[in-house]
Amino acid sequence: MDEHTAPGLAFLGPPGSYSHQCAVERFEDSVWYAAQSAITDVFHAVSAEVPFAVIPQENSTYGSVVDTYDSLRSPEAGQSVFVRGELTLSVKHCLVVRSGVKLEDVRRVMSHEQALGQCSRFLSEHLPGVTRTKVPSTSAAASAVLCCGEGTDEPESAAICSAHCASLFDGLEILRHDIQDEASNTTRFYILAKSLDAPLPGSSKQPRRQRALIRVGNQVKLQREYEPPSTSHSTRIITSTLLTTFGCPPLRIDRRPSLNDIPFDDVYFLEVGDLTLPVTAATIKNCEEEWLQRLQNGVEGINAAGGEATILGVW
Ligand SMILES: O=C(O)C(=O)C[C@]1(C(=O)O)C=C[C@@H](O)C=C1
Repeated sequence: MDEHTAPGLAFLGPPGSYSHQCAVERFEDSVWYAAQSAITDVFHAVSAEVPFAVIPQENSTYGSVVDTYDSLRSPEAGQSVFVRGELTLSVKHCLVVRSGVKLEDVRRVMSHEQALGQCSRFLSEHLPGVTRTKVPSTSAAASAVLCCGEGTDEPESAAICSAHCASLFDGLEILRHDIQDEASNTTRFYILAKSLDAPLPGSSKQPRRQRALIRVGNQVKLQREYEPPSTSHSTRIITSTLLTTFGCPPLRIDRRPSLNDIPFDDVYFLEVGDLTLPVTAATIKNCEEEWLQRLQNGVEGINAAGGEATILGVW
């Protein structure tokens, strides 16, 4: 699909990254794909021209994707960029080199920091002492490997990426398959959109609106002296009210330093969801409305208690 006939979708490029693979599996040719060079750029690419994006949120082995939570801290999150869905992808990594290069020749391994983390056992056992270099994506690593080694100023390098990614570049060879530490290695992605209720292209199946992502921090006007983290204001709000505010326990909680320039002041990201909502067509609408009202009430309750809560997404 081209830019004139379909909406754009931003992803972490170049093509061949896991983000790209995951987006293509879900959206096929219902969108045109806008490659970005960093996760924060993917987030900020969401606009009238590119109304959708896919960003990695968490990996089952290595945990939260820091750049994604850093983007979710920004003022655009919950104002002009919203989480509108989730996707999961089974992630099987390969060790990839220029054709003909042997394992013992490799002096450096390049990949996205998540992929390096997900393969740390393999790297310690098979490439001990070899430099691990973070690059913006697994596909950027695959492409960079071609410019390393003999005849260049760069040490002989390997990349960690998918087998599909390796097949997209001429001159690459897979040295090892399945090098991830856990066989079940899976990454969860968020689908981003320009509004809380934007219909998603590519499938008649729309998100059920059973889950929400809420960011909770301190009101900026509560600027104050440094307090030890255990008693900071947002920590108190979290522990005293938040766990019950939405009428159901959070499904997950993540935390990043706030942008308030107060040491150890944090923002929390709560995924809440009522997975018990009935699914019959007749009841769906009422339940969704009641659930959205509960979310709104919860947010207002937190704000009244001195916090600053924003709904970042519903799906
Ligand atoms: O580098 C890529 O291929 C990405 O799409 C990024 C990313 C991530 O940030 O977690 C996505 C899936 C894998 O967990 C490894 C890397």
